[in-house]
Amino acid sequence: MSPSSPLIIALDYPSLHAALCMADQLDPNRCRVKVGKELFTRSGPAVLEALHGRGFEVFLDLKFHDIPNTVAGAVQAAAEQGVWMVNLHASGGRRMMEAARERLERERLSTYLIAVTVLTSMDESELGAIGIDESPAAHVERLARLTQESGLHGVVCSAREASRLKSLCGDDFLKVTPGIRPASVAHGDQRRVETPRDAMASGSSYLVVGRPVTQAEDPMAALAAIEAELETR
Ligand SMILES: O=c1ccn([C@@H]2O[C@H](COP(=O)(O)O)[C@@H](O)[C@H]2O)c(=O)[nH]1
Repeated sequence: MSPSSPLIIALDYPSLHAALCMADQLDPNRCRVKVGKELFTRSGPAVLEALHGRGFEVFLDLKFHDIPNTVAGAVQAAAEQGVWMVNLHASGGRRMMEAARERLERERLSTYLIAVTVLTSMDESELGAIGIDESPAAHVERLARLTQESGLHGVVCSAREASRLKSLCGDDFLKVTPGIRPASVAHGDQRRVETPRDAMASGSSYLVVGRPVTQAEDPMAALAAIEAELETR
């Protein structure tokens, strides 16, 4: 059964062993997990098998960005391994997104396919430095529209943009939001952050939480505090 919780815990660990030690403390009925570039590059598909075997729904966060044919093949490979969600970069463009979506349809694969808009670690000045002369909010909006027109299920954005995207793209269009920081937790490299409560109030569909739990002195206590914050919404 799918968990009703919006929490997705980012298993950003340098080994399969470390990731599974964390996963073994989590309850697959109470959260989903995310496998990113570091863990997948080290452990490969074995980590997906191990997490699926433990009953978790897995978001494979590899943020594909390549020519349409290559991305379509990568998305198919991910979906055939049974992941719940997979993503690519919206900046790869409409043809790339459509090719990936069409491949999943052709193969009758029901994995959620979403697109990263503007990384939550980026602010306006960093966008400007790569030649994008609009605010993160405006650029997220532009890429979310393109993603929706390409037929994907939703986007990765910051919770700061979720409310606007909710009115622009509707409730069913997924807003998956990393950059979640409880009030007392360091922001680190993240720039566009929100607290768990504010992120949900803004219309996020799912909250991606990594270091506030995984790097906490007591990860299970940190997770319980986030769950409690969400319950008192
Ligand atoms: O825009 C994005 C896209 C993906 N991420 C990923 O989410 C987690 C966040 O981890 P924290 O430790 O809670 O900062 C991490 O795996 C990123 O690769 C993101 O942060 N922003």
